[in-house]
Parts: sequence; structure tokens; C-alpha cells
Amino acid sequence: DLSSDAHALQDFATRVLHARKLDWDSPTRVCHSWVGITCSPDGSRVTAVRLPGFGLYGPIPRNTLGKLDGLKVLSLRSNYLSGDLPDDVPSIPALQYLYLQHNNFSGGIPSSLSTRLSVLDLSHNSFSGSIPETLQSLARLTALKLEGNSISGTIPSLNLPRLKSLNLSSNNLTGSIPGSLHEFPSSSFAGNSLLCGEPLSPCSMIPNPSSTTSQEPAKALRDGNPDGNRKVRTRTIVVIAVGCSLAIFLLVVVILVCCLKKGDGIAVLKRKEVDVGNVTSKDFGSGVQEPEKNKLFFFEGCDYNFDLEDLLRASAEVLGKGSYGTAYKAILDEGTTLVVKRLREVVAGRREFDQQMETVGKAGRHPNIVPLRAYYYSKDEKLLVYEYMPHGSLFARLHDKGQGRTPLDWDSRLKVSLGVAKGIAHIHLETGARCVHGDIKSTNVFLNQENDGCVSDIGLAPLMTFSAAISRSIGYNAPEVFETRKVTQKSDVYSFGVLLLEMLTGKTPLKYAGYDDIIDLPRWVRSVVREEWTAEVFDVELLRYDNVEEEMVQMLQIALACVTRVPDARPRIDEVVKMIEEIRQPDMKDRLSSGTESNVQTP
Ligand SMILES: Nc1ncnc2c1ncn2[C@@H]1O[C@H](COP(=O)(O)OP(=O)(O)OP(=O)(O)O)[C@@H](O)[C@H]1O
Repeated sequence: DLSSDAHALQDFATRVLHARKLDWDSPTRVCHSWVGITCSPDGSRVTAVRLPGFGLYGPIPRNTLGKLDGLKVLSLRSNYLSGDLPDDVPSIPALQYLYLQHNNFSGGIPSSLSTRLSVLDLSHNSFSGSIPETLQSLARLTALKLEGNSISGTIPSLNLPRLKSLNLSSNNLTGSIPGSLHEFPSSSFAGNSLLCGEPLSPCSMIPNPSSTTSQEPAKALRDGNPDGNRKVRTRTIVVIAVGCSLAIFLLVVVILVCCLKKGDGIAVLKRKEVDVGNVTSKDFGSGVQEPEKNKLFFFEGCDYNFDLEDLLRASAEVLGKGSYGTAYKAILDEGTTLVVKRLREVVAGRREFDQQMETVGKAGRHPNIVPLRAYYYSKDEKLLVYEYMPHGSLFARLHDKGQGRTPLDWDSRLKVSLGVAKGIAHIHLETGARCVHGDIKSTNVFLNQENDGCVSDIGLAPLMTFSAAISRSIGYNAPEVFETRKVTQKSDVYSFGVLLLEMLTGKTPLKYAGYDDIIDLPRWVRSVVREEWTAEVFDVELLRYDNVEEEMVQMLQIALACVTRVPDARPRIDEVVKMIEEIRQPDMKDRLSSGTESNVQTP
């Protein structure tokens, strides 16, 4: 009944992380106000669930959507759903339309399928195994779309009277196409190099059947992504990664022990502790009450003269709510302006937090990094104090279309890209601690006085719950992050690639009023570049500058290299810095350092 439908949906919403808010709160409102839900005319059952491009990620848990036994339409296309498709979903008895294209599902296609299915679209996933024979029992099937997977084996003989649309292209299917499917065009079967027979080339052209099987692994090896091979490789990578992490961990422990024995510790912060005793709290200080531990830690090189009390007394204005908590602009008595971030959802304990802050403090001294000045940790309150960046975030400069706004010109975008890349390179390579940023995105990049890009929010991801750390950044996250739940230097490079695409296209992978929902910017760019002329991807605001298209195309290539799906195929950030530096011809370099708008055409 309806209440069990509502319960099953709520169960799905709590167990599957999603970027866009669902607001599925009150079960009595399921047919009235729940996003993406349609009910039967008499309001007794949920009949359709449509959540395309909602940033859903991870597997669909069994016994959630599969329990909606009145469901006729399920559309979860263009999300980040992964893992096996639980067989209770495609076998929902009433199900007629199933749209799961453009996700990351893997494993086999379930063989128990609703006999009422009219459309089955599983295209552009990573399904493997063979096409189930049970498809033959789907007498009502009009469209079967399985293209762009890793499906292997032969095509079963399907005799489906209503089938009008068939696409099995770009898989690893082998053998001859059954006679019942000869009337479909060759495009339905293209991209399966070992498939033969009408409408493709006759089977006699393929050497001989026994060599077919022996060719497959060879071809697969050549292509670099065979099914089994991929599994073996993933396993190897996991083993190596676990081994390396263990080795690094042990090394760090040994170094720590050695340093502590020497008596000088490894403190890089020279933290100045200010004991503020019992302070009266207000604004961001409501949890700041514990005596003894009320210490604000300053990072080395911070010549401000303030303490926690000053912060609490300061006039504070809310700047905004981020995924980590609320940010306040605090103006101290002497006129210094700071940003205080009050962190929520910290899972790290005190020691871990202190250690991470040491690493961050060490990483944070660089012209392309927003300086973190101090931090505060108590059981109930965690505060970070940053320098205030008056020129705003890159996100605001690119996307806030308010009045009187001057678009960010190409020179500035190039300069910001280089600055951010240098900031990340510093974090990755010069801290000696294999530090990772973990949350590169345009809301975490600020412009400084020289219009250079500075990175903020370094190293917070490991301190937070996984969902807080990534839920607002879904469009920037590398695909592997959803599976491994770990950010790495390679995933930073991916996020940086998305940031470059954002600057080139003017589109945002974040949900933002007035913008189309393009959560997966790399996928969108790849599809436009493939199907249309490359210039179509560029931000119209950039098209009014002279002689920059060549540079933009070069930047596009760098961006696409960064967003390669296979982590190891992505360049290192120092290589990216070099590539960006090489974009600009030597005689134009001064333009890059001055960031002027000399090449602007009259609009
Ligand atoms: N150092 C800073 N100087 C000036 N404004 C800042 C600074 N840090 C953050 N802000 C602004 O404060 C607001 C909230 O920032 P915060 O970093 O908490 O969230 P966010 O960047 O919007 O999202 P997320 O937490 O997902 O990164 C944003 O408008 C941001 O531009």
C-alpha cells in the first residue's frame, strides 16, 4: 500500500547518497509534494519514480525500490549509481519502463525481468556477462538498449514481435547475429569487433570460430579494458594501494617515533597557545565553553594579534553555509577582517585533527593558497580562521550574473588556472607528506589582489564524514572516489580538470539557480566535442576575445587529460603546471603575468 511505498522510498533516500535534495519527509505527502514521484490516479500506489541527473551514487540497496510493486516507470538515468543492479528492481511485476542509462552499474544483467517491460534501457554502464535468454519472454518489449557496456558472449535468438528499437553496439559481443534480428540496421551492432552476419559482414570473413575465442583476450589486452582483465587489474591496484598505504603509514610512525625521541617533535606550526579561560559565547562560539582546552592555535607566520575572545566579540556576518558548516566574516576591533568557519560533522578526534592541522599549516604557506591563520578545537566546537579574500570566489566570478558584473576574461581564467595548479602542486609535492586537497572546486578558489587563483579548504575532507565531504562536490569528484571513498592526488587532478572545464565552458557542475543540470561536466564536454564542432563547448563570454581559440583548445586538451577515467592515466599536477605554462606563446607571457584585458574585442 501507499505507506509501505513511502517507507521503501525513504529507505532508498537514506541509504543512497544524493546531491540534489529530495525532501521526502512526510509520508502522507508522497503523492503531493515528493520530488520525482507520481502516483496512480486514485492515489493508492506509487507508479513512477523519475530521478534523472539527481547525483545519486553508490549501489541501489535490495529491498528498497524493489518493494514498490505498483511501479510502472523507473528512470534513474544520468546518475552515479554503481555495483550490481539488484534483481528485485527489473523484476517488479508492474514495471513497464526502465531507464538506467548513463550510470556505472556493473556485473551481469539480471535474468529475472518483468514480463510487462516495454522499454529496457541499460546503455552506457559497465554491465558485463551475457545477454540473458529470458529477454525472449518479454513479448511487450519495444526498445532494448544495451549499447556502451562490456557485454560479451553471443546474442540469443530473440523473436520479439514488438521490438522496434535495438541497440547492442559498443560491447564485446561475439559470433553471428541471429536471423530474427537481421532487419535492424548495422548501427545496432557496430563496435563489437567479433560480431558477424547480416547486417554486418558475413561470418566467413572472420577467420575461424576457434580463433574467435582466442582472439578475444588478445584484443581485450590490446584495448586495455577486458572484463576479467579489468578485475585482475583492479585487484592488483587494490593490493598495491593497500601495501603502499601500509608502508607509508609505517614509515610515518617510524619517523614520528624518531623525531619524538630526539625531543624536538615534528611540530611545524610553532603554535602559539592562547588560553582564554571561560569566555562568553555568541554567534559562532556557542560551544566554546570548556575551560582548560580553550586554546586558539596560530600558524607560524601569522602576525595577527587576536585571541578567541576577540573573535567572539567581533561583529560577525554570515557569509554562507557550506558542506562543512557555516562561514562568518568577522571584523575585529582593530579592523582586521577574517573568515571563521564553524565546522560541523567532524569525525576526527582531537589528536587526528591536530595532526591534520599541522600538515595543513605546513602546506598552506604559498602565494596560491588561502592562508589558514588559526584553529580552535573543543568537543563541541571546531573553528578555522582564514584570511578574508575580498575579491570573491571563482565560482561567484564565473557564475553570478548580477548587474554590473564584468565577465572574467580569458587572460584572467588562464592566470587563475595556472595559480590554482601551482597551489595544488605545492600541496602535492612540496609538503613532503603526500598531502591531498580533497575538495577542489570553484567555490574553494578565490581571486587575490593580482587576480591570481588561490586554493582554500585544504585537507578538510579527511576530517569529515564521507557524505559531508563529498555530497556538495559530486560533480567534481573522480569516479573512483565514489567506490573507494578516498580522495587521492589523482582524484585532485580530476577535480582540477573539472574546474578547467568549468572555466572553459562557463557551465557549473554544481546545482545552481538559472543553470542547466550538468552534473557530469566531463561527460557533457566529451559528447559535444565528439558530436559537434569543438568551439561549441566554449563559454560564449570567451568568444569575444581575439586570438584565444587556439589557447582555449589547448586548455581543453589539458582538462580532458585530467578527467581521464583511469586514475593512473591522469597527468601529475606538476606536469599540468608545465602544460599550462606552455599554452602561452613567449611573446604573450607578459600578458599572463599582468592579467590585463589587452586582447578584448569590442563585444
Ligand atoms: N577566505 C574567504 N574569504 C572570503 N569569502 C569566503 C572565504 N571562505 C569562504 N568564503 C565565502 O563564504 C561562503 C561559505 O563558504 P564555505 O567554504 O563554507 O562554503 P562553500 O565554499 O560555499 O561550499 P563548500 O563547503 O561545499 O565548499 C561562500 O560564499 C564563500 O565564498
